Amino acid sequence: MNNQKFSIIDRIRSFKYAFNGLKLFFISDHNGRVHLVAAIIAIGLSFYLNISDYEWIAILSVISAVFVAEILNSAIEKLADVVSPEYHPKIKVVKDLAAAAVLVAAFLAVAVGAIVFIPKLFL
Ligand SMILES: Nc1ncnc2c1ncn2[C@@H]1O[C@H](COP(=O)(O)OP(=O)(O)OP(=O)(O)O)[C@@H](O)[C@H]1O
Repeated sequence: MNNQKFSIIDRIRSFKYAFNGLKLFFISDHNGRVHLVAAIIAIGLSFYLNISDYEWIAILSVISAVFVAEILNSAIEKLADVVSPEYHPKIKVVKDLAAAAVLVAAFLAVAVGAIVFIPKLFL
């Protein structure tokens, strides 16, 4: 167990590191920017279509799920590139699994988006 004393300064510093991670994700990660654009479009459409509170919860939840999956995927990829810059079959499995997490979250987001938006747009 860590016996370090609680420090508000250390907590604030942790937030700073986390926000720095977020900045890196949106600035240097191409997928991060693609997801950001998709999220802005979904949120804009949600305002335009005046969706209900529960629909907002669903839309914001799936947007967060995609970001969380993509950020973790990105972190795993970067770690894997340091651990094994050369091809390694186990790194392939690790990276493919991390990518699969993004895919699952993205499928869920598309399904929820379709359920919420299609009836309002076309039916
Ligand atoms: N060192 C490695 N060893 C084995 N397979 C790898 C290695 N690096 C990449 N791969 C394979 O290539 C795929 C793509 O890897 P990469 O790191 O380029 O991810 P990416 O999804 O293209 O990332 P990004 O587009 O964010 O750069 C991985 O899912 C994996 O199958």
